[in-house]
Amino acid sequence: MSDEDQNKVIDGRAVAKKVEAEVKAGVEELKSEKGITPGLATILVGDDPASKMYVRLKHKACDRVGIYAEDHPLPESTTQEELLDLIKTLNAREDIHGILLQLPLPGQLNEQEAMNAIDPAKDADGFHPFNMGQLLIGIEELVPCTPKGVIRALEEYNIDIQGKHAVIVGHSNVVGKPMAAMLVNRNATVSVCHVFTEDTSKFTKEADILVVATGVKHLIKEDMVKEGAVIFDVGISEENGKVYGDVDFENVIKKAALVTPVPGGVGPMTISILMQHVLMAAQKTA
Ligand SMILES: Nc1nc(=O)c2c([nH]1)NC[C@@H]1CN(c3ccc(C(=O)N[C@@H](CCC(=O)O)C(=O)O)cc3)C=[N+]21
Repeated sequence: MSDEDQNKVIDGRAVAKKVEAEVKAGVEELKSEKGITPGLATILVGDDPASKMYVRLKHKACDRVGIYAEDHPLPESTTQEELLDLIKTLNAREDIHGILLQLPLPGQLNEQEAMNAIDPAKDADGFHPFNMGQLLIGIEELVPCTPKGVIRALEEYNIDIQGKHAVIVGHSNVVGKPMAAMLVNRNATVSVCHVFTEDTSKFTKEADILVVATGVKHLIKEDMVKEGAVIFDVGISEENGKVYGDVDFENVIKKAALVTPVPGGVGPMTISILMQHVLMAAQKTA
């Protein structure tokens, strides 16, 4: 990569570091002034290696910022009732302010029903329908962490959102839809593309801000982006032990103003926002 292109890399680890420093200060203040240590409980059902790694990354982040963390590993064969029982127990715990149910869940379990059972005030992921509804009407408290991290990065890099054409590729509940809501809340003109979009490149070529979350390796090529676009690559796919994003980074960066790498982009930002949410949830109980 040329030196000039190097300056276009959005440093997700640096953004995360800044967020974590703020959280750490907030945690210390809450401890000293109210005697409250924020606590996160993670639930991991089964032993998918990727999920295990993500949960481990979250626990490490808790350690860095001074949040108490405990993991609740459940066997692959867990029933819905057992999962709901654990969630109820954690909802009632005063020392647990955030609950994270690692997704995806094994097939026999109902994800939506499980997420609905989490106390919305402890919903560190922001996936509960109450929090999703709040987001849609412009009240952003506990909101999905990945899109919130994208918003934070736009702020850190002083990128205006209002009036810009933001294009999102992918319409998932965890990224695409909440990302659209956050950008609309900030007065962007938003297009959401997905597998049924007839000509996705027609939209991506017009994007001032492009967020891609499909899990399709190198879906976005240089000829699909606008000169000077700001691009967030939310995709992760693995091939022969190497991780790839949804953006053909090496080539796309030549045209972009800014682009996130994979790894070192959106992933660390997501985790830092999760830390922020656990702190926020704990502060609300004070
Ligand atoms: N309830 C729930 N909440 C989640 O937030 C959630 C989830 N389920 N299921 C899976 C996805 C995935 N996810 C990642 C977070 C951080 C990195 C991350 O930090 N990755 C490093 C790379 C780590 C490595 O590969 O060594 C990076 O991009 O630099 C990646 C992926 C959270 N997720």
